[in-house]
Amino acid sequence: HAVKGGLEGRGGGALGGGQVKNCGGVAPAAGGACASPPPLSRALAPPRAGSDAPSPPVAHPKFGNKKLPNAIIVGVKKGGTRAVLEFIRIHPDVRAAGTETHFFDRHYGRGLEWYRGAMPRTLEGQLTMEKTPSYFVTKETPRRIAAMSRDTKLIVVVRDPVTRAISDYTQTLSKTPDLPSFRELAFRNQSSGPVDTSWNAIRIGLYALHLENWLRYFPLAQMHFVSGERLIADPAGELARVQDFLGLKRIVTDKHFYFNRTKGFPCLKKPESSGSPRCLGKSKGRTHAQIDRDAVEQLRDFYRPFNVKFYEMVGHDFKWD
Ligand SMILES: Nc1ncnc2c1ncn2[C@@H]1O[C@H](COP(=O)(O)OS(=O)(=O)O)[C@@H](OP(=O)(O)O)[C@H]1O
Repeated sequence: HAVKGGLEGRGGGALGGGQVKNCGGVAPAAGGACASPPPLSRALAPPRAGSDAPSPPVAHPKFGNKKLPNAIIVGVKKGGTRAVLEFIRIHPDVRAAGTETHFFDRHYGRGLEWYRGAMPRTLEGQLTMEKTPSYFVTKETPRRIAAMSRDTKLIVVVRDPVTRAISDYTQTLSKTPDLPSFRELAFRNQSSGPVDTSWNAIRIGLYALHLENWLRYFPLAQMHFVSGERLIADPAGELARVQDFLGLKRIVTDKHFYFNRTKGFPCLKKPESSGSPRCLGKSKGRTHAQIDRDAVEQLRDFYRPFNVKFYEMVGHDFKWD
């Protein structure tokens, strides 16, 4: 997932407006008053919205400690993982790594200290988070996360697997214009045969199969499933559930969102302190490639039993039919 403009690709900085709950690792002065730390709002100010230029490096105040994540958004690719991370990190008790670390799938050999180094500094009581959407479908990841900590909370943003596959294809097409057609990739035997489950865009949507692997290492209660569809229709509602799951006070609410009619998606309102309203980058909420109705119907039929199994496993009907 290339780092793009908009809200993506920021350093580990939380959004402005967070409350400093203690002296930020700085010893309180006599009488218990905190020595004044560098102004957080300035040090952690987000880049200006709409700018595609890479954010200038943010000089992080050297207080707080880097910790391994308490919670990880593990998937799914194109589910809405960036939106969940950007929305939850408004919470003053959450700090998140801005870029996908790919530690558990690509860089595991670098060791846990490398991983810790990729995390933002946190103050006492703040949660550390990251998101790497490929984790959900990587066989080794659940075992590796469990080896780090069995207490890690796991968030999975799921979306109708047919729409997800088309979104995934649209992304690849944007980088590889001479890509074969969706139909050619999705079906075997010159497009007339069965669904080709070896194509990643198809395989990722077999949520029930991937989940089985996670349940060998984590109880279901430690996993939270966000509906990618509800996330667009009612971001505050989905974020309320995410905050409950993380044991956080419900601070991110409908007051933080507005529907941007130009983008056609919810965006973040201007924070009280400073800045401008912010939408996700251009690669989020793209117009999808046109796929013929037959192919879509065939895929719907193909995924139906896997979806039903997934609903049973998680105890929630995502209504993808
Ligand atoms: N508020 C808001 N703004 C923009 N986009 C939003 C939002 N909420 C959810 N989404 C959906 O997020 C989809 C991209 O998912 P991911 O961030 O998981 O993609 S990635 O795997 O990191 O590439 C992206 O997929 P596409 O619509 O196919 O581009 C969006 O549908």
